[in-house]
Amino acid sequence: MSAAEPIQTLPFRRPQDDQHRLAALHRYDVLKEPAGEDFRFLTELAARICGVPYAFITLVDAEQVWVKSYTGLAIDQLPRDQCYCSLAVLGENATEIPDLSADARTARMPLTAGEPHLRMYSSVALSTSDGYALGTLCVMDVKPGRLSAEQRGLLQGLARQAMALIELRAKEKALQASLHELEQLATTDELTGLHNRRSLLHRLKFEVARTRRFRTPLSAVMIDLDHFKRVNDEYGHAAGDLVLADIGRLLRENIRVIDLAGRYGGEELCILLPNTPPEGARKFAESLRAKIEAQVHHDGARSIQVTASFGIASFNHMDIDDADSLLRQADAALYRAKQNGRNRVEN
Ligand SMILES: Nc1nc2c(ncn2[C@@H]2O[C@H](COP(=O)(O)OP(=O)(O)OP(=O)(O)O)[C@@H](O)[C@H]2O)c(=O)[nH]1
Repeated sequence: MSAAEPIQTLPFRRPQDDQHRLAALHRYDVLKEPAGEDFRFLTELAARICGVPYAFITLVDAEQVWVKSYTGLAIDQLPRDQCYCSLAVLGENATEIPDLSADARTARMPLTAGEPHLRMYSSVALSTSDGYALGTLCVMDVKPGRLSAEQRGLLQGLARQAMALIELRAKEKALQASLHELEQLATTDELTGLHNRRSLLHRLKFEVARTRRFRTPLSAVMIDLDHFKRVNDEYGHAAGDLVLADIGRLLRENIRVIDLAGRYGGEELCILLPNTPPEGARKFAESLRAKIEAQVHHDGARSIQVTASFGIASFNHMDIDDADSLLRQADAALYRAKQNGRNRVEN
């Protein structure tokens, strides 16, 4: 081939059910996962068993081939039409090309025609239990040749191990996702999307310990909606729920990532403000009070507006007491806010 002649890539044939195959591949959700030692060990072993310099675990995606693990040649991904493994997922369980330069499909592919001038390719498909080939465990050599029956048998065994590892990773990921979902469910109040009482109290303990350790201030803001009983009585319980949900959203949108907003009880909410002195907490509470007052809740054609009273309590590391007394102080301040006319902040 002259230097000017363009490198020809694989005639891009796809398996007939490539869409389903790709759907199966994406279900495993492991394409961009770091490979890890266990995959590397398998390619290392495959290269040794077959007595060749190169071995790869590949996953054949829509337009590219992801190399999960390599031995001998550092490649992370290749365009699908430049990779021999695109042939290997066409349906055969095992694919062997004894001389890549003598095969019309592969002779002018970059890794055959250019460095490292590969000649032998042998692969076993990584197949799902429902028969989709996601990719391969493959070995390659710069000399033409074939694997022995024994080598092919061992390569099959290693491919099964690679597939088992992929399945294990996918299950681990799914388990992590379920655990995360469960944790969300266990710590979140469904109506407001805020932390539930248990989660709030758990975090409060942690924040109190942190305040002691790092000698930083900690403030708690207790919020109680004013005359909320009237909202329920006048508009109905569902409308009351809608108002609570709106206010939950407002709180979530107005706190910093290190703050925590929780539903302490029915229409009583609480915000923990780590590293925040009383003046800061007061400023924050004032601005939130104004936002709640200005918020219009729409229940069908009806508009509802509510106000809220705020009680603030703060610790600093000098007068640290315990989590319960912080909440008691905030509750007492909230009581004063109610006594002094509602829709106000007290500390
Ligand atoms: N819709 C709805 N209402 C709730 C929920 N939780 C508590 N409430 C209501 O909130 C109201 C609280 O009433 P009260 O404790 O008398 O206080 P208030 O009417 O808000 O009056 P003040 O707090 O004194 O301003 C009750 O009617 C509760 O039923 C809830 O999840 N959804």
